Amino acid sequence: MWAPDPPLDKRSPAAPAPGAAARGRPDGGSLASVRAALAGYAGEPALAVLRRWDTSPRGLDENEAQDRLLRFGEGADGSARDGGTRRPVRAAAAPFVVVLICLGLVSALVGDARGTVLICCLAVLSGALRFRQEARSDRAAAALRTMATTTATVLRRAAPGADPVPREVPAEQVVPGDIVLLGPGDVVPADLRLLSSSGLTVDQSALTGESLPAGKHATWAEGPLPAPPAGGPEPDVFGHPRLCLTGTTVVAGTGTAVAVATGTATYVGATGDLPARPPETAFDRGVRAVSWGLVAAMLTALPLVLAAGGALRGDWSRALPTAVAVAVAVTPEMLPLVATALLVRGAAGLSRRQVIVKRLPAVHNLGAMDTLCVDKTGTLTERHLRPACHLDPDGGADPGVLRWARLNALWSVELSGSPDGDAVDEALLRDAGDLAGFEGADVIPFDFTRRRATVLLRPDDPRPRSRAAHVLVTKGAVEDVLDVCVRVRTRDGEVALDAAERARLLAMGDRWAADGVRLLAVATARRAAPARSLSPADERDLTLVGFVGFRDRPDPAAAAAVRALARRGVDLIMITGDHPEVARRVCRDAGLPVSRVVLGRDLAGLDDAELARLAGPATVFARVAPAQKARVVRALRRAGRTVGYLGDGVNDAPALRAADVGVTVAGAAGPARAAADVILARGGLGALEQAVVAGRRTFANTVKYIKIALTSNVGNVASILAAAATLPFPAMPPLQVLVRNVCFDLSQLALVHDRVDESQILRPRTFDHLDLARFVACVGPVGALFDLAVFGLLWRVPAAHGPGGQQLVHTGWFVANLTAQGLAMLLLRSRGRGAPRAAWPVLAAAAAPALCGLLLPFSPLAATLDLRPLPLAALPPLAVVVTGYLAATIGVRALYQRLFGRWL
Ligand SMILES: Nc1ncnc2c1ncn2[C@@H]1O[C@H](COP(=O)(O)OP(=O)(O)OP(=O)(O)O)[C@@H](O)[C@H]1O
Repeated sequence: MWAPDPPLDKRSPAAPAPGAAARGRPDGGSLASVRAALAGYAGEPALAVLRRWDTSPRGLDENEAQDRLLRFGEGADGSARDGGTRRPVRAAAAPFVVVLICLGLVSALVGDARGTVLICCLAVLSGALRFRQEARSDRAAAALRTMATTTATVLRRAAPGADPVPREVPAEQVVPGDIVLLGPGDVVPADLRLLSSSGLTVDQSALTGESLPAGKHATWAEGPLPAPPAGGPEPDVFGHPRLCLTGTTVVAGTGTAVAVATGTATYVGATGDLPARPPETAFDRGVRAVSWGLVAAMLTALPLVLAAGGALRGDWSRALPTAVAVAVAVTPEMLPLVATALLVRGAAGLSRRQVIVKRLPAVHNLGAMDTLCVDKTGTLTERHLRPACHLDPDGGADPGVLRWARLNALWSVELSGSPDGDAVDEALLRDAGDLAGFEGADVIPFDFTRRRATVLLRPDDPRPRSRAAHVLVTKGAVEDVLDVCVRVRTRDGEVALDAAERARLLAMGDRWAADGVRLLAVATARRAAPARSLSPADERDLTLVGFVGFRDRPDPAAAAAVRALARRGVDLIMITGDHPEVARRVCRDAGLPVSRVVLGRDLAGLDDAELARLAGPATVFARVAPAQKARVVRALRRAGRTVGYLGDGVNDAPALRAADVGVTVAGAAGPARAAADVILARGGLGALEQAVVAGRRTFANTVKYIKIALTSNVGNVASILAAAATLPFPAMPPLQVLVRNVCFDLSQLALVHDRVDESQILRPRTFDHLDLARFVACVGPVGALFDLAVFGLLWRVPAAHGPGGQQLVHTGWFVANLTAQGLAMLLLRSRGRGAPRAAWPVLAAAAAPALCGLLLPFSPLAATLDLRPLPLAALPPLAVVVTGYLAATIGVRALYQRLFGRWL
């Protein structure tokens, strides 16, 4: 059917494509030109497209593929590009680096040269630390990703003259001109022009938001093709049946296609929206909102303080440093750094427990997850199907049916070339014995929408006459096989499949299902030797010959894990493609309550709101297609839930991608591993419960840090303002405020090691702005009062009125503030009695700021920071104030808990 290979001209670059943008150039092209190029490929005959790319249906040879990889660069995964060029820009554009740069400018304007230099150093340090931290976490994530890379199957030849073989390669190594083989669950690795297909359906929702999957086909014989665009409206590249675009997912069917664009030259590459970029989590949004909120506060405070001090009191020389000090005080410079460090530690802790986190923010999402959708096999059951029965249509044992089913399994696996073993076929082929007598001629592979697999068998018989008598064998879900049958082979001979017979057979399937046995129907038909390849339309006029049944043992650990997750406030919902009664039975065995079973066919009439209302904790979705699984997940997310999805099959890939956090297991099918954010290398639901706890612990420590840092900063702002209004000299030099912040924040990094109160990990939590504002508003003023007490006390020290008196007051505040805030961290970090003790790094970190405060006035930096050693007489009153502050903090903590019923 194909023309012979066109000669491969190694000297010429890739032949001209219909539009420059689609040539796979690493620098990509404009969206309009990419669209036009794709429309051009769709409109051209297949052979012309192949010629353009100097390729053939037999694929590229390995050398040529390597050349093209060098020429066009890696595709699919945008992370490498992002890391190389955008990371430094991102690090420099972080809100707090911007703030520091602004502060440096203001300091320079005030004429504070030392301050300007230090602030600039800090800006560089903060940016560099963030850059390093991001580089480290990106490397860690990349290392984890390699354990679960997205792969694609391409046809490649070892040498130009060799036979093509299907080869699995990392998706980013697909090059223009590669012949890509598509199967259920595959993520499309490049922009593809289809050459042939069989029942191919693609989920494009990740790019278009369209929840219904789109049918794709290459030729008129398979379905109507749109007329070529006539220069009018922009071509609809998603809607075109011949195009499969990068980042979409194959839901059903198979296809062969040629890659016409990779990487930034693809459609999503041109939109700058490569699907590798994960969506922002609720936590990211929270931290970003806080960061920019503080930047806004700083930018507001600066002119206000200036106006108040300068215009009202006419003292501009004091107003400026005060304004700068306020701006510095309000800024938690290390927030992004500590937040990332906490995530990295969370992910590292999980990897020690054999939980691999591919995307750092998934750690928080694990903790925030309040709804977990699970499939059935391999999650609540062991994923080890055992044959339970083989029956004729009357219900009697029949080994002949088992043999047909095994022949179907054998040739489905052999001919479809799918790398992911199917549990049903695996079970059938275990101890299958001799299956001689037939040879596979063609296949329509199993897909989760038809729920059938069909093979065409050729008798392994040398006599020429019998060569014509092929047998079509179909196996699949009972109702879906009955849909294509017209007769039933009973003990009394063949009878027509009428409504009564169909009801009897379905009832038989239900009875076995209620007992936990998944029944598959087997049907056959005699066919003449085919003149063309099989298509789903050939699945008709079959005769039902019986059933094969399988049992899947419940996972013994599942029931305990279900209970543990329920205790932790996670609602479980089962979404399966299996029979409703089998699903109900498995739920019962796992202790999962079932109040209603919703069938896939009933979902079509529901809008998202109705669907989300229906998807309560005791709901089971059965007989759902892969795209419907993803739809349920999306509807739940739209209803405000944080949704996890745990599944291991190729059909779970769209739902894994749609969830806030997609979780799979080590033995899962490749596409599921590629789509998931988290891989449980050992254990199933039980390991997930542990991961949820770890996620919540990380979240709790991050929130703890944010609360403590903001409380301390807001307290300092209040005290600077109050002191400015009452003291006859500037309250605190901006430089000292900055150094104080950095010392304190660095010590807070120890919180990554802190123990967490059980009450904080009992329920799912998300970022709560109101709670944060309330906490800061109630606890911050305690610090401000303490600072004022320090100023008052030091003002009474006679030395303060002599030369260097201001320096003494400033040093006293600096030392006392660092000591008090360091120790107060031990009080703020827990709700008090009954809470777990601080881990030793936290204890050490609590003492560190005090030590810094005491030692810096004796260090060579003292002059730069305007600090001087305190007289001994100043220490006892400071100790009294610090003790008083700690006592006040304990009091406020108790009162706060009584009033609001919570602490952190
Ligand atoms: N290899 C196969 N050949 C034919 N039919 C199959 C095959 N595998 C599964 N089926 C049919 O398709 C139906 C749906 O498949 P399956 O139960 O695996 O869906 P699922 O959503 O992956 O289920 P689970 O929730 O258990 O993971 C099955 O009930 C069975 O009837």
